[in-house]
Amino acid sequence: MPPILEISGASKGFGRGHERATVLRDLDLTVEEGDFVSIIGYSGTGKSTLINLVAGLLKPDSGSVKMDGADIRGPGPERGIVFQNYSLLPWLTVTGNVRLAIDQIFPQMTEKERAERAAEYIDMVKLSHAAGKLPRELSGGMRQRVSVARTLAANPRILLLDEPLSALDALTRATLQDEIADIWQKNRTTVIWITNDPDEALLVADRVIPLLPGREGATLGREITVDLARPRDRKQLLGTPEFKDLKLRLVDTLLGAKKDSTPHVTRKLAAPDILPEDLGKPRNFSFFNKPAPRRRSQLQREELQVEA
Ligand SMILES: Nc1ncnc2c1ncn2[C@@H]1O[C@H](COP(=O)(O)OP(=O)(O)OP(=O)(O)O)[C@@H](O)[C@H]1O
Repeated sequence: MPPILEISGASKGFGRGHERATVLRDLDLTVEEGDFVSIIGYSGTGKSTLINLVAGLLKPDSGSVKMDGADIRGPGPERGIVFQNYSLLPWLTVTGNVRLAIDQIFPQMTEKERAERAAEYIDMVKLSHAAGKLPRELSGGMRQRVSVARTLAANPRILLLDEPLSALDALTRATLQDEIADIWQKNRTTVIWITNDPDEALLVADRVIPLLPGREGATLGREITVDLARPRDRKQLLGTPEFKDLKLRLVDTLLGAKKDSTPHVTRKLAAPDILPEDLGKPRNFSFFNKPAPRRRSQLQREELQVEA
């Protein structure tokens, strides 16, 4: 049986003509059904571009992105995305937002079944007490819970999380990381979680794959297997040698790639060969008495090293 997701030699760039820049280069990734994968990278390396390729919102320039062995040709309900910015409809309540997805995906269900399904997923993200509230009445963490409930209620086979918690404060983020990991443990939907936070990646996922910047586009680096028992207790785990070792490996890989990708240009700057006028001194306005400009080369030589 083919893997649920297979990316082979995929590259993607943007722009036209000589302004075209490759953002992602030669990506290879295999995800099996039920995997919990986290992809971690610096801001701007192309993480959202990668998610958009899997979501079917973009097509690769070369290589392939396949689900169940067939090319992904566009968006589909079997791939649900949770974005960073909640993307809820502001005029609908929590139930209304979740129902919208259920009504679209399950038109054959009875009204009662749809209501029950909405209630079940709202309960899963611990929002039953706020089911009748509008998005503007919710905190950021609660809004993101609604997004997760709405996406899961549509029964996707792959859940794509594009930096879902990065707009939230650290404590809310930690709570939601644990909650989403718990939900995954119960329903085992395949998850691809994009993040730029090493702790987050290592606490939630079983496979952490760095997206490494490079001069000719970012590419996926060597995977780190996170063999830590679940449910994971962050308070207990963060101080353990196993966790520290995993984090060191991950951070080392990311920092190493950043250093390698930074173009290091050393060039000599030719400063104008005339010293600027000293504006602190009184000026001599007589044209004939005006001293010849002093030349920098008569006084000193200097070289500037510039890193760009
Ligand atoms: N549709 C587009 N047209 C042109 N350039 C784009 C497009 N989408 C992304 N890019 C460029 O591709 C690069 C990667 O963008 P992308 O949003 O994928 O990065 P990211 O890792 O998700 O960043 P962040 O973590 O800041 O969200 C950026 O330089 C961005 O400007």
